[in-house]
Amino acid sequence: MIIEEIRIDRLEMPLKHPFETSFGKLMARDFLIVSATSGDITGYGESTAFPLPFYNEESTETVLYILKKLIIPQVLKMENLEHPEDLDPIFQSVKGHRMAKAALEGAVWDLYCKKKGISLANALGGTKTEIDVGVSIGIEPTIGELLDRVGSCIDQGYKKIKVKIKPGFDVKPMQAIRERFGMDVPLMADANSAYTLQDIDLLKQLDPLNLMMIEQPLAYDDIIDHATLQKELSTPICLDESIHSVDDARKAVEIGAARVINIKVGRVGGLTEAKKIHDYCQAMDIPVWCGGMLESGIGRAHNIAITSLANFTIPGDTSPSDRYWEQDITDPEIKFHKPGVIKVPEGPGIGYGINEQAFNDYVVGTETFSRTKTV
Ligand SMILES: O=C(O)CCC(=O)C1=CC=C[C@@H](O)[C@@H]1C(=O)O
Ligand SMILES: [Mg+2]
Repeated sequence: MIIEEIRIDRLEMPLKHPFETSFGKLMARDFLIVSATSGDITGYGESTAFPLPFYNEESTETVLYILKKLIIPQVLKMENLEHPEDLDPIFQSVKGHRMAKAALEGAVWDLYCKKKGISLANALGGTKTEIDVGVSIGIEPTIGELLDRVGSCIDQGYKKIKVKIKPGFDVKPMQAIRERFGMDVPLMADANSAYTLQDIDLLKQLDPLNLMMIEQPLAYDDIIDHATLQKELSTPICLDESIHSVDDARKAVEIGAARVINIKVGRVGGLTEAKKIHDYCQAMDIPVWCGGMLESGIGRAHNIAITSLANFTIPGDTSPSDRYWEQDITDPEIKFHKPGVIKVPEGPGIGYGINEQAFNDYVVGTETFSRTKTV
């Protein structure tokens, strides 16, 4: 196929409930949707970068820059694109900037699948027809408010409860959840890199709480210290920020830095690399799950598709639309089909249409690039 046009829309979607992590508080999502058109078919991808580089090095502006200056001009020169993997030489020509690559790659995967009339889940080798869903709860102002949210999420049927922690809001809130809801609730903590090896004694206090895992306790770019920490903890360590590729996953597993891996499609540069990490972990008996970046329905649909692969055995942060938005941009919105479970769509591509009206309401800027001209 030949891609004739690529469009970047910048959207601002207010979150229903502010989301606080150890690196800051988000009131709205400011992000990019990339669409790629060939003939009368359009595929959609989403950039998961945040407006500022607080989670990783990328930001909405760096994604825009890399797409506009380096990636889109090369893609629009391609004579033929048989498969999304054909983008690899272009991606190899740019170091890093994985969220930029993933946004474009996601649009091309969707377009490719729609042209073939197959679902994205199928194209990736997914075998599940439905996926179990977890929830990620931000840092709440008080332990009481946190307990209320955890209770409501348990009532809604979420299959995993993830709670953000930071220094000063860690052992006590996690203990309080166990005291209120018991030891059997599938519970984990995510630290978003807020600790160092100086905190080993504090982190050890989480061990008696029977957590499924602790996610990214140490630096966003570290693997080595996590291996040191894992030797001291009985709670499994899950890596998020530190894993950018299948090679990173291999190194982390080889040195014992992670017993679980959170795969985020954007962070690892797209669905192709996400699948490689899944396949490697499956061979090594390391369970994986799909992380979220507060995506709109479009990014969420990509996450659902990759989660249909067999080794995504732990529920992901793939909550339905109404957890985040008054109105999502997909039609239909993403919903539970029974509590804590989302059906993997069978329609072509991502399997969700676009709610044009909602989409346009959130758009704050659009740029279009075509093979012959740049508008
Ligand atoms: O519901 C979701 O999309 C998951 C939200 C979530 O946990 C995260 C979103 C964005 C950045 C991080 O704080 C984070 C994570 O680290 O997993
Ligand atoms: Mg995380």
